Amino acid sequence: MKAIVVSLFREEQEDRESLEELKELVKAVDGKVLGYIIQRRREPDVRYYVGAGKVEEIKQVAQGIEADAIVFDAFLSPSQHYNLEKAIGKKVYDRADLVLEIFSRRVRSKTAKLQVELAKLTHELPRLYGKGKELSRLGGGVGTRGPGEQQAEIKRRWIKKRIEQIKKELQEVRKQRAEQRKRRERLSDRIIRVALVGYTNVGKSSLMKAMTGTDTFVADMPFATLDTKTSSRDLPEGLKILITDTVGFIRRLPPELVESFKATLEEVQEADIILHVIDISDPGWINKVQVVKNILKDLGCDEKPVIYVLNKADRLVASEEEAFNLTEPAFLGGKAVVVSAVKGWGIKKLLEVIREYAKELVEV
Ligand SMILES: Nc1nc2c(ncn2[C@@H]2O[C@H](COP(=O)(O)OP(=O)(O)OP(=O)(O)O)[C@@H](O)[C@H]2O)c(=O)[nH]1
Ligand SMILES: [Mg+2]
Repeated sequence: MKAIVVSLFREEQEDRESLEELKELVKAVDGKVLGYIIQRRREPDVRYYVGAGKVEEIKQVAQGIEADAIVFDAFLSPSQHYNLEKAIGKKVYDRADLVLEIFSRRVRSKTAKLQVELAKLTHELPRLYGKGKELSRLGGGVGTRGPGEQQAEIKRRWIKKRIEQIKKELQEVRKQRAEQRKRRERLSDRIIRVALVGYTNVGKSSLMKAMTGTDTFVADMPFATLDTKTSSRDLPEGLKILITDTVGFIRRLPPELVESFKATLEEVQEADIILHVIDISDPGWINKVQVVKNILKDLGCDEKPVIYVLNKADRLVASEEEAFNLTEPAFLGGKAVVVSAVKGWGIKKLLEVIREYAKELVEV
């Protein structure tokens, strides 16, 4: 994919970060970003997302530099997607397409595969409506349903059926997981469930490794982890914590993906304590914290005890002592611990804080 990236700028900083991130997403599907086009505009255009004049400019530039794809930093409505492809004459993708493509390339477990397939189909279905009509106009007569529409109808029916089938299978998985969790609960009430959540690439899996010694896949790219993984760690006084590593969050996450990842996110919903991992070496970390907080709220998890884990301190200071001297941002509204998952700094302190929380939970 040789892509031009297109973005609407409203709140400058946030949009700029989002655009940079989109470039990473293009790279993650082995694409190349040839350039980007920005339009400053308050409200997206209903038909084309950007203004009609901008569409013409995109078309010219795409032809000039021989791009074969246009990637929009947005969720396009099915009709916007359709109108843009027609007007520009090149493949058009939105943020959801990219995220879904990355997910479908990387997932391994059967459940995650089903979840991604579901998200993809849900995303594709409404786009088929516009396409069917267009194909019919080319082939069919007035007032009749043309061959294009019939074809699209067959495909739509197939997709709907498949969606139902996957939903049933996932329902089954959720039931099984719920039973597993109940069994664990019965084992002992001194087991505390901790979920690692945070923006993608902040170091959740690295932290899991540092805390439990489990070998997990760590990589400097978005969405390295796509399957949840749980490991345990014993704490003093017979306390045991179960730590679950989860899929990273991202701003403007496709809604159908949140929906289809419910089974993994249930691990977060079932957690006693949430470790919200933050990359403090990232200048844009505050916005990312807000994104994660919003998703947690959507999941109904905003009332749970949260420990903020300020990771990658080794990128800011040279030693563990200095790391502890970093002021913890009070506005986060919870306990914060500065760590470096790679250097092992602050891990003891973090476990100590978890133990304090856990003791309170067990005693109640
Ligand atoms: N310098 C430094 N790098 C770190 C630290 N923790 C993680 N990293 C690096 O950050 C990158 C992402 O780490 P992961 O542990 O895969 O992050 P993640 O949050 O699990 O990412 P996803 O699963 O993709 O959402 C890797 O290149 C890690 O080596 C840290 O404490 N210091
Ligand atoms: Mg990970």
